[in-house]
Amino acid sequence: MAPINADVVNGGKDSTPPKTTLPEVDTETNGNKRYSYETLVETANFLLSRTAVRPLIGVICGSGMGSYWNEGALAENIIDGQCIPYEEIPNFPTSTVEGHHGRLVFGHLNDIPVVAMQGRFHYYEGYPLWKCCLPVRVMKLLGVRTLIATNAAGGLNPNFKIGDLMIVKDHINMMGFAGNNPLHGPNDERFGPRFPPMNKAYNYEFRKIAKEVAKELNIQDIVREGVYTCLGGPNFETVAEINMLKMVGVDAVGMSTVHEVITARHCDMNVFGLSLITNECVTSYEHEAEANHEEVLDVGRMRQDILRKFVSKLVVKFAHTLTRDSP
Ligand SMILES: O=P(O)(O)O[C@@H]1C[C@H](O)[C@@H](CO)O1
Ligand SMILES: Nc1nc2[nH]cnc2c(=O)[nH]1
Repeated sequence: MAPINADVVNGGKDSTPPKTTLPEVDTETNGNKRYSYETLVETANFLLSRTAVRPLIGVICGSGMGSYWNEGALAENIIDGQCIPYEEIPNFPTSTVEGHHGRLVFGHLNDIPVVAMQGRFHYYEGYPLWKCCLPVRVMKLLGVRTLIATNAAGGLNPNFKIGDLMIVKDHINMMGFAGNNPLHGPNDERFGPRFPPMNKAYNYEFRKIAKEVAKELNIQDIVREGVYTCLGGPNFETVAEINMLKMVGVDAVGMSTVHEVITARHCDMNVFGLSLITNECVTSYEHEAEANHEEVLDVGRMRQDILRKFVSKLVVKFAHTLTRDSP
């Protein structure tokens, strides 16, 4: 077979390679190539050797939602703050998406030891789902008992407005329907059971607490509750896709979280999910607007103060719930 001529592929215009170097990502999905329990223990031990913080709560920051972990804001909120870039962490992928900083932040938030992922990994970046969720297992090995997973999402529920916060009540694992699941492949019982239940994925007590906290902060008018789904991305949805998702009961759609939550529940972590509604999903062909990532990041910036206050308070309340439940 004749070799492919790049000039022809590019329409004969320009065969110079793009200026930016794309990271080499591992698209290997073969279960046997996954990182073993022992490998992740090595990653966790590396982190424990780099910080004295022993986190109880882990936070995953959604697109554009991590700015309250930046230096200025960090200094106000976090004691003993310590940032470890993903590139320095053995076996960690790297963040390739704008609005995802690419580092772990360790510290004490109102005396509660926390670790925050300022930047997460998405399937559309080329990572298999198990690799997107690797940090969740590492958090578990660090001693994290509760995961707060936040995301930016498009709103389908007609009552939702841009800038609303949706407490995730449940999810629909669309990618799982097609057989793509972070737990696919050999199961290591040291993390969790082969067949984990998922009917209590989003902790009921935490959802109640979050609604109370919303009242305390006087933000109850923008705090909603609903069902989230994740699609593979990176494209936003067609009108027909949005209409289908509405029919099956989805309130917000994004490109993350579901697989992280499955991984967290598999290893018996408590989970709280929060979506920031960054755009209204288009349900008619007459609608002029088109979804875009800039808008998503803008809404994240617009809501950063509220997110900081809300998440900080939730961390404290959830930690106290853990203490109360401890034997
Ligand atoms: O990381 P999250 O789920 O918050 O990011 C959403 C989904 C895409 O990565 C991006 C689209 O703008 O926002
Ligand atoms: N899939 C998806 N992800 C999003 N992230 C932020 N907005 C959206 C959206 O409309 N669709």
